[in-house]
Amino acid sequence: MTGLQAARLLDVRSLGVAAADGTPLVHEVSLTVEPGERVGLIGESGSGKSLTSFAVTGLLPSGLTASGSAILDGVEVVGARERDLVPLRGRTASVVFQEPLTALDPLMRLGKQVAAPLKRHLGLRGAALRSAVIDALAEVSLPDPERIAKAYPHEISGGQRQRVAIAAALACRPRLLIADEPTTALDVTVQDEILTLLDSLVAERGMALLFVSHDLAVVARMTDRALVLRHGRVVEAGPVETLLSAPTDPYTVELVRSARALDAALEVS
Ligand SMILES: Nc1ncnc2c1ncn2[C@@H]1O[C@H](COP(=O)(O)OP(=O)(O)OP(=O)(O)O)[C@@H](O)[C@H]1O
Repeated sequence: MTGLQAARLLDVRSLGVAAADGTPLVHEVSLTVEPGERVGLIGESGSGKSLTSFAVTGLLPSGLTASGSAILDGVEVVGARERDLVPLRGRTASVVFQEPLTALDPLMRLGKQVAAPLKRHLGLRGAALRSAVIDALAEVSLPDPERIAKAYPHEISGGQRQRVAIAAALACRPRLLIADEPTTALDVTVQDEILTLLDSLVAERGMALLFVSHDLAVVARMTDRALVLRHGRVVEAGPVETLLSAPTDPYTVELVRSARALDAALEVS
């Protein structure tokens, strides 16, 4: 392995994902994320964004198979045994999903859910665990963390639930955050607050970010470099500024055109 590869937090080469019947869903995706770097994955619904982000953390739904290579902090994820991936999740890389209820157990108090990774990875117990949970909830700017810790998911708002899911994902200070459409299920004002929160947490902690979204404006706000996926393939990649100012692939051209049209419509209204 060269020095450059060793320094990479995530190094994905020719990643493929196939359905149970062999139908290819993701083809030949290659991407890298360096420590502290922010990379976007953009594409329309069904383009393979989620499957790519699941495959690089070994979280593909059962029945789907990955091929190629995805090296996360030096560990080959494709073909890895589950027990070799458990220590990486939450510590090296954490995922925040579109719908916080996917990540949260509806029947468990929120404090317990934030506590789980702190117990598992950092071995915290008792008073140290309780104060780490409250700190984790306070860091995502939740009002009254003591109350939230005792509440169940249905007792707080959707935006607050996403903050708790972010708190749980970041509790063990992972080096890479994978955010898969983290604000798509939220209304626009809450969406903006969550993006601001993610932006500042990523900056403060010097975390790397792989940000997955169908929304070009959001990807442009959150990342410096992006890959455009279509039908499971990368059709274009580069600095976000270049994608916006001089897109070359017809699909990217269309994405930029519709994002600008929306912008213009908003300015008029
Ligand atoms: N478990 C599965 N079995 C078979 N096909 C699947 C499975 N999960 C996803 N797919 C298919 O794989 C393709 C890529 O799906 P993926 O969820 O990665 O898209 P996406 O870009 O994340 O879309 P969205 O933004 O709607 O989540 C789609 O055509 C989808 O129908």
